Amino acid sequence: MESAIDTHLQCPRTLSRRVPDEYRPPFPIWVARVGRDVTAVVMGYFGVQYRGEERRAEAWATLRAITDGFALDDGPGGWDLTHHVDAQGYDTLIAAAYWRDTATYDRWLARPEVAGWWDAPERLSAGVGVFREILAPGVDRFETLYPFTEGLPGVGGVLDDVSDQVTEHAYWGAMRDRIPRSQTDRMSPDGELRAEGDPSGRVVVRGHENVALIRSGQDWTDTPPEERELYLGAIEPALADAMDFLRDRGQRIGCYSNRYVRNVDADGVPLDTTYAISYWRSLDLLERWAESHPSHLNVFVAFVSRARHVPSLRLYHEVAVIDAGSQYYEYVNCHAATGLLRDSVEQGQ
Ligand code: HEM
Repeated sequence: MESAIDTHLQCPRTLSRRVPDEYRPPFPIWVARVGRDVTAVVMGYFGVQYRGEERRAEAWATLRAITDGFALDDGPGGWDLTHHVDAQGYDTLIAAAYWRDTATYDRWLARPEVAGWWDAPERLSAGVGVFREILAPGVDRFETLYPFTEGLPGVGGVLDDVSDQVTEHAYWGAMRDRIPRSQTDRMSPDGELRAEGDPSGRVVVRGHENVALIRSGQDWTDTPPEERELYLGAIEPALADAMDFLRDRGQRIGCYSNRYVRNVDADGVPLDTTYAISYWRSLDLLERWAESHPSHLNVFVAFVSRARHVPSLRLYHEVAVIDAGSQYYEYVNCHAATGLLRDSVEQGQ
């Protein structure tokens, strides 16, 4: 057993953990490990937004143009495709892509094929919207959690190794305790989301200090029929309610955007994996929701009371708290409530 905080990221604490040093968790959890040469990773959500079946082919062609770009030199180390319908009824396709380090991402982004595609005037005249939400948390600013050690999804898929079993889990506050920076910093928010540009065309949103992002995933691919029935019949409905709550009423508790997405294959066929992509004003507000709001507690209880009966269900998450300068959000031709646009104020206001 070891700390979720890798040895090279440990430092003298000015803030204490929520549990005593002797604490031992009741079941095993692992975290992803990143090489000592890495200072920051990149998480990129590349989206296509469309309304109506008649736009579906154009939307998929647009998504393919984005993923073709991933195949260029310095492209992401891993990516997955998702679909969901947003609160305004727009279909959204997202390619979630991960780079192990920022230098590789920067080289990729600077390629004329990539930069030129995003900047092209055709993006503005298209029948679909596109967006990119790019976060580059330092290695001291994110954590992961997996009850398994093989085939890590999300950011874990591009990192270097898996830990031994870790101590910081199975208590409220454990997620914060796994983030190296929590040793010395509460990571409080400062500032506002600021939008610049033409609201009916291309808008860039600048993040504020310490925006929090969680990707929380569910994978029932390898569940036998009785486990699948239990997950889809008794646990997933509670999750869907929690996701609707955050999407539709999360704003007043600090949730900027919540998408409950389902993975699809390259032909758009749904896979048996889903995840939440959820942005928050702060880590505190995310923690408060997880720890005390009935919508998450219902999911939590629905799962914990049946955990023994769903051993093949794979749940995981990754949480990042990002400084203002390491976030970039751009929306082209998208509706005004897309992603972080909804809660941003116009520059100059
Ligand atoms: C089927 C879906 C879900 C289940 C069964 C579930 C269950 C759990 C469980 C058992 C924990 C404690 C893990 C540990 O420390 O060992 C946890 C923590 C947490 N969950 Fe969920 N959860 C689900 C979905 C979500 C979603 C979609 C979000 C956010 C959008 C979320 C946010 C959190 C957060 C932030 C924590 C960490 C709390 C802390 O350590 O302080 N969960 N959840």
